[in-house]
Amino acid sequence: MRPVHEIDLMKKVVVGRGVRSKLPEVLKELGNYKEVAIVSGPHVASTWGKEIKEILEDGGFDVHIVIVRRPTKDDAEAAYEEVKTTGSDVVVGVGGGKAIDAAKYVAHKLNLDVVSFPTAASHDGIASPFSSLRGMNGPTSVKTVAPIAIVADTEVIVKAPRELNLAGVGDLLGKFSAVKDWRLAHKLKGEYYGSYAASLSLMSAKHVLKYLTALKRMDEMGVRILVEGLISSGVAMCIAGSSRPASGSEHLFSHALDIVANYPARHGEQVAIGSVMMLYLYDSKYWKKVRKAIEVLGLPRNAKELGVSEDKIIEALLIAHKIRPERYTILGEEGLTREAAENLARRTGVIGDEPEE
Ligand SMILES: NC(=O)C1=CN([C@@H]2O[C@H](COP(=O)(O)OP(=O)(O)OC[C@H]3O[C@@H](n4cnc5c(N)ncnc54)[C@H](O)[C@@H]3O)[C@@H](O)[C@H]2O)C=CC1
Ligand SMILES: O=C(CO)COP(=O)(O)O
Ligand SMILES: [Zn+2]
Repeated sequence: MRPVHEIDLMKKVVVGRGVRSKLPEVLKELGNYKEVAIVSGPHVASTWGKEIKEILEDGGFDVHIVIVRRPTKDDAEAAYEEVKTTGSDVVVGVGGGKAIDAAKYVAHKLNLDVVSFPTAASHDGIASPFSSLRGMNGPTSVKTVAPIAIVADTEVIVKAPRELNLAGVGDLLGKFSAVKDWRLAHKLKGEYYGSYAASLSLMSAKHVLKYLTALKRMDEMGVRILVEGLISSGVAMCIAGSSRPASGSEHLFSHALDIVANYPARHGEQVAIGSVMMLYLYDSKYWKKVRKAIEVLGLPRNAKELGVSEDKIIEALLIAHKIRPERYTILGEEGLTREAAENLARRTGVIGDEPEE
């Protein structure tokens, strides 16, 4: 039990076709805002960003578009300086993970509210109080601020590259192992464990298995199911006050791969493969279910499809336990031996030809 536990949650979630038109109404309901800073990447800023600007201007707001090019602390700092000069009183992140992470960072530094307007559903950062910016905390996320609202327009997200949205599904599949790790750390190390947050996170992963066909189609219905899962996982992180319910050893593997192979694939693609391996270590029936889901969805299944050498997979498995030593996982304090790492990757089909049946 924690003696005091504070939870910051979003106040409003609007999901559906065409809900971008509701942005002015949502902002008016949430605060007495006048000047809006849209934080966005260069590509999205010139498409959806422009349209959102017009919608907000028609709604009576003054709007400034601030561009973030790279997901780095330096670029987020530059965005912060720029937003500061505009005198904006609310920030709207419009884009993929990079834009929303930077928007949350800027809002946190300026003590402003931030609204998340994802144009792609590539991971659960769209709804969480954490930002993952290079040059800040190694490859892991840091606490910034929970979005006050999420406005997810399925008509917009469905047009994002399919691989981006599928990566979001991969991120959700990671919750099977993340929650197991959290429970293990509770039992072995007495770490705080919130069963409600854990259940919510786990539910988002189970949701994926239940709605695999719609997610594979990734039509508007699929996007809606995905967004709801990502929000559920984001809320789990808000409730836990950390990314613990959503990030375990599978995320450590993904972070490690980013270090050894310089961000070779999408976050959720790496996480899903990590989850297959970690669930195998747990001897859980879910390792095969997650592997099957990956195959059905068309997510990368192995080193080759991730675009990394087999050596990098082993290297990542060998250093994963060192990335966040304060968070105990199935990888233990000492990590895996090289032999164990090779066996694990081979038996799950991440390296070599055939996985174990
Ligand atoms: N805060 C968190 O908890 C987490 C944050 N991250 C961070 O998120 C970032 C990755 O996010 P992603 O969304 O994968 O990448 P991203 O934000 O870089 O976007 C990828 C590309 O998709 C394009 N795009 C986005 N929406 C589009 C649309 N509707 N139509 C056409 N193109 C569109 C963007 O222009 C961009 O070029 C990384 O910086 C990573 O570190 C990753 C995991 C968790
Ligand atoms: O990606 C995340 C949750 O899905 C955040 O995890 P980290 O805190 O490990 O960066
Ligand atoms: Zn993740």
